Amino acid sequence: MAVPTLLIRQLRYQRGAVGTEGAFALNIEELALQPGETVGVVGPSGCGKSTLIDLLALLRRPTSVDTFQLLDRDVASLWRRNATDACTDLRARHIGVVLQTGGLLNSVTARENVMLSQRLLGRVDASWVDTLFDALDLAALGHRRPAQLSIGQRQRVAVARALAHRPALVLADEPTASLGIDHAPGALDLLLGLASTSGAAMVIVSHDTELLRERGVRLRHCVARNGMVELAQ
Ligand SMILES: Nc1ncnc2c1ncn2[C@@H]1O[C@H](COP(=O)(O)OP(=O)(O)OP(=O)(O)O)[C@@H](O)[C@H]1O
Repeated sequence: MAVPTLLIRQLRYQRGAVGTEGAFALNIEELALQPGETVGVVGPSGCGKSTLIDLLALLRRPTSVDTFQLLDRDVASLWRRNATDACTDLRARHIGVVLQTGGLLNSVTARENVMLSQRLLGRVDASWVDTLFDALDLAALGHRRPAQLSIGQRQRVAVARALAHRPALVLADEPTASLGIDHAPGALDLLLGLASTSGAAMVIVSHDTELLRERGVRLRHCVARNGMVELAQ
């Protein structure tokens, strides 16, 4: 069987002691993603969805974890050895993140924002950027800076940027939250289509269960249980 893009077993993340003010604990028994597969993570505000994205992006270290495999790399052992540089390198090569706020640099053009991750890896591929810009209806806007774009256009640039270095794993944190009900479905369809075209596995965090369900996305629910949050089926 093919190597999964992501395989996590028995992950626990804890902030503060359970039962005390401000404490938070997240438990993942298992999360597995094959290439090209998308999972939606849904749940109420504060349940830990952004924390989960940070854990998957290797930005946050689990408190404990049995298995954390990204492609053929043993991330659990990297964390155990405190190998944060290796985690940063894995993130740059194999992970693309679409942030709720876009997170674009305003000092450079939209196209430069998108090409940045390719340049950092020495993997410039202008024709893939053209493909992304065409698909996202951005072809005429590449020379503009983010501040000269609408919120929806900025969000589409953020999608292009996340996919520019052909990551194996795409993480999208409320990618349509700033778009409103008229534009959110179209933007989500573009993201799903592009991730599937490029063969990336994807985790989409959203509070909009229906939007994901209507598109046949497999859902995992953040559920509060015994003072902690479980990533249930
Ligand atoms: N830096 C922090 N320090 C302490 N607690 C935090 C911090 N960031 C988040 N939290 C708490 O951790 C829990 C999980 O937060 P998180 O942002 O992951 O939830 P979320 O599901 O993404 O919420 P939302 O849907 O509102 O964005 C919440 O109880 C939140 O109050």
